[in-house]
Amino acid sequence: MTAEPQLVPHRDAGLLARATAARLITRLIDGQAARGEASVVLTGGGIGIALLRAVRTSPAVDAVDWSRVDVWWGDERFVPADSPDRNDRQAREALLDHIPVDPKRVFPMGHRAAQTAGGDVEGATAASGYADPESAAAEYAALLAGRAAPGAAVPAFDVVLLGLGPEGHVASLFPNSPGVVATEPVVAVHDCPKPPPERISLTLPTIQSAREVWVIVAGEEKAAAVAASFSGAGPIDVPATGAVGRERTLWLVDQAAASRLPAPQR
Ligand SMILES: O=C(O)[C@H](O)[C@@H](O)[C@H](O)[C@H](O)COP(=O)(O)O
Repeated sequence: MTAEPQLVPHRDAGLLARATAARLITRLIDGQAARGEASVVLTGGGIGIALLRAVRTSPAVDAVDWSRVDVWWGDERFVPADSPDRNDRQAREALLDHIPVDPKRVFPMGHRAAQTAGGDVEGATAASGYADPESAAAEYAALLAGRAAPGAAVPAFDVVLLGLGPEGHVASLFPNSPGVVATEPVVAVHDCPKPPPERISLTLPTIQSAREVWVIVAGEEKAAAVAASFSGAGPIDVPATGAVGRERTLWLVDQAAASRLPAPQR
């Protein structure tokens, strides 16, 4: 069972970030009340990082027991561990360095040094700890399996957060690329049209194992991709259409991003 995407418009990007921060805090509190712990998959990108900053400054930030939250990433750029381009580094600066998360429950992608200090790998890309994106993807799949329920390949995340590319990509799953049809839990991405060319990404089946998926979109430059996503396109052409949760799928958008939808939809 998957949930039909539901559009939730917001006046502007600032309000979208603040309202989504409030929603995320509530979601994590509810997950902890129901199951004793919660899990979230983070995204990079402009609005994804603005959302994390808004969580940090929210008056309700301390209502979450951050030591009982598993933190994952939807995708990562295969760049050195200290690169400012890494999604996990941006997320740490925006939020994770400022809240009492348990480092053992924070799972950066493609950054072995962050999991186990030291341990040089022969031929590894400078300081990432991995020889290639394939080995990073395989190790992330093993991490996910280790936190999954018996018999499942990946955890049932409380919420997967995703940004949207102007051509409809989510995580690092790009239109008409091998990653978008991959069935393993995590893929290595090569020749990515958005730099850098090498990345690691959760696949659509992994995203679809989440209880809730939230696609968060701000800006006029995303309006065509939002409209395409609600026009009956499929995931090969518009990967975002494959990003659906088991219980709920929300498209949290600002007015500019919704501007090319037919009037009744926005
Ligand atoms: O590594 C990345 O590039 C991101 O994970 C990517 O999937 C991003 O979320 C979208 O491209 C939206 O990014 P912007 O909000 O910056 O346009």
